[in-house]
Amino acid sequence: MAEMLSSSKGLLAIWHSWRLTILVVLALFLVSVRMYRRVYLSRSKTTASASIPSSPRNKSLEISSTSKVSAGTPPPQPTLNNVDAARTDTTKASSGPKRVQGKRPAKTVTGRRAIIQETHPFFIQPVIFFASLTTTTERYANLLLEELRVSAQAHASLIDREGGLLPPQIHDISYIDFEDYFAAAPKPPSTSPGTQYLYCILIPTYNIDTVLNTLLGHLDEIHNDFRIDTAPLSQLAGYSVFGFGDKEEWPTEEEGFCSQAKEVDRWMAKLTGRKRAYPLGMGDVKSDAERSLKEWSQGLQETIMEMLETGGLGEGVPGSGDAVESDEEDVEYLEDMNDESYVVKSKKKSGSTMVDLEDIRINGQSAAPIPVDFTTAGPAVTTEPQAKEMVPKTSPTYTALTKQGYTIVGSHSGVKICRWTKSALRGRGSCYKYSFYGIRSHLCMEATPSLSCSNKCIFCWRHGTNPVGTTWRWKVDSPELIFAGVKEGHYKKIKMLKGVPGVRAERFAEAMQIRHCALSLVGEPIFYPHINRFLDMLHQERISSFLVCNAQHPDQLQALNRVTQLYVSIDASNRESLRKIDRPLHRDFWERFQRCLDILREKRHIQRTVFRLTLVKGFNVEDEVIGYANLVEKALPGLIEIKGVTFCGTSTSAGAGLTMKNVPFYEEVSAFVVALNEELQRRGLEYGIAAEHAHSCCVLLASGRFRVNGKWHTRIDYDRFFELLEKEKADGTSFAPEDYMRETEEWALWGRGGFNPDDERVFRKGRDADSRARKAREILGAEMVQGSL
Ligand SMILES: Cc1cc2nc3c(=O)[nH]c(=O)nc-3n(C[C@H](O)[C@H](O)[C@H](O)COP(=O)(O)O)c2cc1C
Ligand code: SF4
Repeated sequence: MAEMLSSSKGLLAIWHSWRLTILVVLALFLVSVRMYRRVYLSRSKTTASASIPSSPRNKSLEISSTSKVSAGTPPPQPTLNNVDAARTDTTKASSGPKRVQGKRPAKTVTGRRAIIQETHPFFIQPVIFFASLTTTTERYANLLLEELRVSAQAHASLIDREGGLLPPQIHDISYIDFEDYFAAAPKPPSTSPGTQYLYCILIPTYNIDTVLNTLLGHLDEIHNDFRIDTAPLSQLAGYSVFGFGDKEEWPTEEEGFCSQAKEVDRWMAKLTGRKRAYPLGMGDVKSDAERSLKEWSQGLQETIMEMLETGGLGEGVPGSGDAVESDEEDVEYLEDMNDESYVVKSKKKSGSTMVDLEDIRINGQSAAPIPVDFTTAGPAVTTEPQAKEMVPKTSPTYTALTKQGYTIVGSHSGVKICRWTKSALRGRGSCYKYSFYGIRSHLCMEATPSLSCSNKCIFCWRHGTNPVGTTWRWKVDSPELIFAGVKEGHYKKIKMLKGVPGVRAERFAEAMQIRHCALSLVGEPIFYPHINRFLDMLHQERISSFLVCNAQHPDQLQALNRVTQLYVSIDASNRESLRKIDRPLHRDFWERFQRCLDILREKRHIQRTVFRLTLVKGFNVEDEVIGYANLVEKALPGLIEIKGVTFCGTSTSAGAGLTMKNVPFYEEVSAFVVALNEELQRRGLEYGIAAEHAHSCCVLLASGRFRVNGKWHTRIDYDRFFELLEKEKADGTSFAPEDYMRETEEWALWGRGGFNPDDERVFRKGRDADSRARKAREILGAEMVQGSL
């Protein structure tokens, strides 16, 4: 006890003699901790702003830091009765990223919310956020506020029953506490627990330090704060961003147009757990800002209505702001590629869902249609009484096809989004049909009214899942059912892409009106007994038709009505080669093939006829130039598309001995095209190399009929086509392919690479189409750039 007393006396004595020093050291320690935090935080802010490129024209406008905060007027008070008063009274200026005080939310919240939403009326509360230094964005934000207010009024009848759209709130980003809105989703009012918030974020871009940098820094910090959920805004109903920029100074996105809107969109995707309700919209303040905003706002309102109907954002390909993910998506889509190139899809290592119809056994019998010789059938195929469905919903084929992304319509038709449609939606380029014919891929639907085919081509990536047969022996669905079904399936798939990073609002809106239909997805479209009625329906809605057939059904080809462009696949130049490659089910396949060429020749003055060649090294390239020239001489097609096979590798292709070695390089395809062109010219046939799309290893030879005043005219005037078609229907005036051709774009001509300069180039490793085209030119020399007859 005495010992303790003396030691506490000792401590007291030390305190008395050293207390000043101790206090000074403690104060110094606290100051240095605070300074360290400041430096650390400002660094994280700089990271966010560092990505903003400066004006390419080097014209920097100085704006004083005081104007940054003074420009924004305090926001109008929210109109809604259920607004949390503490949140809307946001008159304090945000000075910088806030310290996050919250804890990682308990996982059970989502579940509890879900139950609340099921049991309470679902209200969507739009919240408009804007930042504005020179008031442009503020003005547009108020326009949006008014539009949403009117929309909420129009749907007021729903309120109090099943829920509905609430009048919007608006906040100036300069005057809110970020923590209130961007660290966690606002809590719904206790009187209306089913309310979910939809953030509509309108922001300009400034390449100088503004409140936007602070916002970006805050979003970054929230996302990376280990104490809180990486997606703390996942309780929002969704979000969408619209950016304002100046195209005169920042002409392209690479040069910084709307770069901060893009960044906010990316962060919001992460923070909300990919709840992009509508694609990022962008407007140029000097030209189209108002129109673009209107389009974006209309799209957003449609989404809101759908959300109210379905109770959420619905099925979708989730978007995320992660650039890495975007690239991964590309790879995934590449594997999933289903454009007309013949791709053999990788067989999954285990548990493959690829099912060959021939391998399916029902009651011990093969389910594959037995090949039947079919030589005389006319267009009106009669179905057997009580015929079976081609692809019943319960069949493994149905499962396999739907797993691959097909939407099966009725019992024998299908539709699928091709990877180019997605690429065009993201402004990353359309397929070669844009370069050659002016088809913008996001306006194109790829469909087939017959999933069945009469060939089993070794390089057809679809083989293994689609049924085969030589005659139509299945139940026939009406063209009305198929047309409505494929459109519905297509639009549904497009809508699922709205959350994908990089999808452009204006292209997304355009895509909701199909303009072209590629009847080339899988199977044989002219196999379908009512193909002509189906085509009529497309044309009535001014949807152009690109029909590809396999040259095995001459009677159906003969009976086929007018299409916008008629293709025949030419997979080999002689009987033996064709047998090996196409593995046709018809015994008289070569005779059928020849008859189809004769029919094509007859049709050439009425239709745009196309040969489609798919080159497979080691199979149908070497020593076949003369043979192909013979076929061209026989059918005199208007156009010849020559494309290298695309490799994916399946058991079917492997079984046929196909490997990567069989995929020709672009320069090899080009060399083949040059050789074929020379051979055609040697024979006095008027053909020339017109255009190329190096990106998809594809070159176009065209007949001199499509060359006017020394210029290629391989594009299509679609409006003119429909005018002529309507006139023909009305008074029988026939027309020719030359009547609806248009000049080929400069950048698509042979020797120019074929990539639309308005689109953004995204190069994957080793896939630089430009360098491939360059290399081809080096090897082939000057004749490639001539592009003449
Ligand atoms: C100093 C300054 C820097 C800008 N930087 C960019 C930019 O990097 N990218 C862009 O697209 N627009 C840029 N702009 C254009 C603005 O985003 C555009 O004028 C916008 O409408 C301004 O909106 P506000 O009036 O609401 O502030 C800049 C404008 C100024 C004055
Ligand atoms: S034509 Fe249409 S379906 Fe075919 S690849 Fe191009 S965009 Fe896709």
